[in-house]
Amino acid sequence: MADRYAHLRASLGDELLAKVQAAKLLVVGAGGIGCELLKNLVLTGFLNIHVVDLDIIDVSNLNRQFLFRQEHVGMSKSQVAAAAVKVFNPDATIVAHHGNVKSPEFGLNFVAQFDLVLNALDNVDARRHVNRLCLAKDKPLIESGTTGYLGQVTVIRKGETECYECQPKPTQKSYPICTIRSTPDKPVHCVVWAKELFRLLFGRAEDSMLYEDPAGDEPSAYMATVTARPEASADAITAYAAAVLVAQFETEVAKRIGMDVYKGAKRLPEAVAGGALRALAAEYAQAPSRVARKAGWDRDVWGVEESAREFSACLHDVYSSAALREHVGSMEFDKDDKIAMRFVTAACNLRSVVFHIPLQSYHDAKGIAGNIIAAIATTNAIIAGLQVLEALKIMRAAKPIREACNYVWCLREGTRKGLLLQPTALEPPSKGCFVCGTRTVDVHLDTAALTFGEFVSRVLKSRLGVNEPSVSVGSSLIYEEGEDAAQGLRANLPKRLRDLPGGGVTDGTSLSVEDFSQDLDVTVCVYHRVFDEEEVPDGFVVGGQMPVASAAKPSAEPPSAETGTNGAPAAAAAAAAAAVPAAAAAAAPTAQPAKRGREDGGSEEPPSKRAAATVATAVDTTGGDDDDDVICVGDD
Ligand SMILES: Nc1ncnc2c1ncn2[C@@H]1O[C@H](COP(=O)(O)OP(=O)(O)OP(=O)(O)O)[C@@H](O)[C@H]1O
Ligand SMILES: [Zn+2]
Repeated sequence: MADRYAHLRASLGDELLAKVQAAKLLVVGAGGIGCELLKNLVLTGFLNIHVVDLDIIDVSNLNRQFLFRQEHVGMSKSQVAAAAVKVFNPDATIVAHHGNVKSPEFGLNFVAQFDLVLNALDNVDARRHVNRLCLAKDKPLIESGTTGYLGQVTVIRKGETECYECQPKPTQKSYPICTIRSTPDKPVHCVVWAKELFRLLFGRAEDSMLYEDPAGDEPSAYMATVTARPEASADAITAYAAAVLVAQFETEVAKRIGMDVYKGAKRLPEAVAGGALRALAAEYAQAPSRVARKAGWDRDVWGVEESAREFSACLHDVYSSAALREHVGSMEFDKDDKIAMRFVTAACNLRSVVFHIPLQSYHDAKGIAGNIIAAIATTNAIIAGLQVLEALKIMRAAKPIREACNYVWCLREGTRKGLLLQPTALEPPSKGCFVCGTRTVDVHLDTAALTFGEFVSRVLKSRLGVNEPSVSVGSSLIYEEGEDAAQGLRANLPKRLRDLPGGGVTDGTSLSVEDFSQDLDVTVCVYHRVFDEEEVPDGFVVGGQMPVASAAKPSAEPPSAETGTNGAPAAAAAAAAAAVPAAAAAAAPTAQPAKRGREDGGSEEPPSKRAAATVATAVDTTGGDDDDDVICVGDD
């Protein structure tokens, strides 16, 4: 029988081929890059591969995720991809896992069995998590990403190279809450608002920026209406849809006009008449809705009438389906979920009508909501190819990884020398990195305003990427998540930071944050600061990312004597604030060449390592448009 591996033996040599065939690999993500990568790995002789992906195949994936066909729509990506590449080499064992790589079954013990991990992901959150797993288990990680024509591949190894988090990621563009809630003037503000309304109605309502404490000082005009869950009957759902529409687009608007919120505005918002909304709510048509019945429907722009009908139709779709109903209260917005996106388009356009802002088609609203830059199949293919080249260098193991491997850029139009691929040396770990270095991070925030729940979800989870935090102050455990977690500690979540047990978290308090699922152990030093909402819409600043000094108002609060301080906190915070302009100046030049590189397609010299780092961190297969990022406060 002919040697199936003759060509590989000829190109790799016996020794390397044997290592390749013996290696056990984990691929995370079976999307645009992942499909290319799995095909490349199998054709390069790798025989033992596990692949994890949480998603099912959507029709929109078919143009570039070439392992998938029309008949696979709705099926698990990892399972279909595994079966498809197995055909390329029947000797290969490809194990598919349909699930979120952040779930406990893919934790430290799972990762420990592999020789090498390759990421083919599309979001920072999952990348950070895999980075931490690989650091904890000392596994080499080949990280990748593309945005349109740009892409990069890098190799991460504990103690040898920078980890994924050594360079701070640029924070996504934020909008002040007051702009979103009261004074929108751009379509993006209305899309963000509509996503928050989606969260209020279908997700964790308390996490929505439209959530108003029902027990608060000012009784909310809409909370009781929107959080009432209708019965499954069509009439009950229509009545609910009508009530929500009227509450949001008539009553609430009129209330704010009455409160003089728009004094001085060039043009007052105009409430939509409640009678019309009620009538339109009854004219809904369930899925496939009337708008989705004709070709090109997603490019149509729905006015008030179509939007109100669609709004009602989405509520009917959710509440009349037993399967969807049970997820109300925990749904997450997903731009690829048609009901979610129809709802957001409809709500965005009704909001836009109220504020005289141009309306959006479903297609355009989806572009804004998902920060979409069209994925380019060729870039994915190039990047997946580069990942395999780095994998071979690691397999060869002739040199330490930092010397053997590269950080490789795929540029749009090449450098002055005409290079489209630009390798640069891997950097050593950053000493200041809170994940692989100091394990300490400073957070500046208003301890009197922020609740502990907001701190856990927005600071620890969203910003610092902690998966299952356990939080202690001094020797007292104040919160934990995960298996066997003490549920009683959840009572601390609604409390303001400074009202927490043990003297509260005040200026200079050190919190010990552990995450067993990531083997992470970090000291979070909290400094009390009151920020101007316009300048720091998130309401908090992490580490060296302090904004210009003017944003930080000196603390009115003395360091707490009761809670553990980590030495002269007020002085330290003042020093941090004073150091800000230098930090900001240092950061700025790195952003500029990177942006030019993206727009002008490499009319610059190849990016310097630091400039390049800025591109890298922004790169994401569903990455954001520089000028139109829509992520706002509290958005994941
Ligand atoms: N936490 C995660 N666990 C497992 N798989 C993940 C996780 N996060 C993202 N993925 C997968 O990573 C892949 C990334 O591929 P890609 O960027 O091509 O995404 P996509 O969703 O297929 O495309 P698009 O977003 O452009 O529609 C997706 O298949 C996605 O399901
Ligand atoms: Zn690091």
